[in-house]
Amino acid sequence: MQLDIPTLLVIATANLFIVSIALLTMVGSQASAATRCAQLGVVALVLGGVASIAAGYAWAPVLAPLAVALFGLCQWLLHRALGSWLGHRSRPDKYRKRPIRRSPQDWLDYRWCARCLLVLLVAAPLGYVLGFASPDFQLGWSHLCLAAMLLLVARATLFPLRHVGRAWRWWLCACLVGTAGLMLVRAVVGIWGSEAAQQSINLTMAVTLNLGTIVSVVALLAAWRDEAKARLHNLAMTDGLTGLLNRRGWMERAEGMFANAQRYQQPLTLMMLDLDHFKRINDTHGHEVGDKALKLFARLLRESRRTGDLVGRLGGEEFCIVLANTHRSASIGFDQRLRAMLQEVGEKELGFHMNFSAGVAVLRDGDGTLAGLLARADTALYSAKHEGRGRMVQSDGGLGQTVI
Ligand SMILES: Nc1nc2c(ncn2[C@@H]2O[C@H](COP(=O)(O)OP(=O)(O)OP(=O)(O)O)[C@@H](O)[C@H]2O)c(=O)[nH]1
Repeated sequence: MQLDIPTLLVIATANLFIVSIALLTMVGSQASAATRCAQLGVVALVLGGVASIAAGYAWAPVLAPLAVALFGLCQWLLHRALGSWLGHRSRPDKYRKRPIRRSPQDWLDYRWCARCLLVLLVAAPLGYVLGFASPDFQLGWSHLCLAAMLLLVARATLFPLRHVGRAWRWWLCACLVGTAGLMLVRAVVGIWGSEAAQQSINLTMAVTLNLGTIVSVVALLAAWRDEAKARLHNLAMTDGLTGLLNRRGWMERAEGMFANAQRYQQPLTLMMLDLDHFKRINDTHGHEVGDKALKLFARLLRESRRTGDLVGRLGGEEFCIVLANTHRSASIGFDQRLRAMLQEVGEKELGFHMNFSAGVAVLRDGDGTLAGLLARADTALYSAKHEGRGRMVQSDGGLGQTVI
């Protein structure tokens, strides 16, 4: 069987076309921005392939640079998708007070790569058009630019800030680096090599494109699956009404904080909060206002906590917060701050006053489990309710209760 280069290119483009349709139907309309970027990248690649094949027959001065632009666009879109899937630094390094050590991430930061990609995206077709008199220059320039873009995209797969699958990143990276290497070789051979060498590198390139397409698309599908998994996990851990962690999510994270505080003998305070007479609010003002009140309380909790504190809605009108690295006295400050905010904002936004009771437990030497600490905070909360509501009670762990 003998396949010539144009046929292989047509097969690669047809493969990609089918893949782009399949991706569209498989992913559906609920896709994230990152998935859409990756899909558009595949579409740009298909259009680039079509333009590149058509340039061999007609309108080469227009279609050839258009193909280069579309191939570049594909890399730029893929880079954006990887940025969302894998995470990237939210701030440039200059804002870091003291860099711990210089690593490859610091030198080739995502934003820097994104800027380079934008420049190359414009420069590649522009150089191609300007250098039209010299096919050697065009070949060298376009291949050099596209190879550089492929390497910049490959870099984005290397240092994820989120926990995502490793296998698909490595496969994608290998495809990108391999194609970039082949492009550079093709540029050199295309300018200085013999006819036979050019023929064989073109053939290798066409075959590699076909194989690379399959591997890259599988990698993209795995990335999409990772994203869907993370979204499901997020949904399972989050309370739909308030956006806070739900009981399961809160317990999972609180267990980690509890274990750390025990290991490093750091103070830790747990506070359970329950809105007072919430049933009455629902009965008097309706469930919608009740929901609004819950959202408001969650917002105030979020606003009055420190970074590192863990807030969650355990269920109904019951909330919980772990005050990290905090002694007993700080919980009083937190409670007073929250009460003051609720008094001021509650009246303004709900039209009535809302109050809460709180139970506090501080980590002691003998505490074996988070559940034990929670039980003590719960008992203190029960006392707060029992003693008239609208107050905070501290559990002394068997030594009695302190009403604040
Ligand atoms: N609007 C709304 N109400 C909820 C939600 N979850 C639970 N509730 C209501 O919260 C109320 C809790 O009532 P209770 O457990 O008697 O507590 P309470 O009325 O706050 O009384 P105390 O806690 O003793 O002060 C119930 O009427 C629930 O229906 C929710 O997501 N939205």
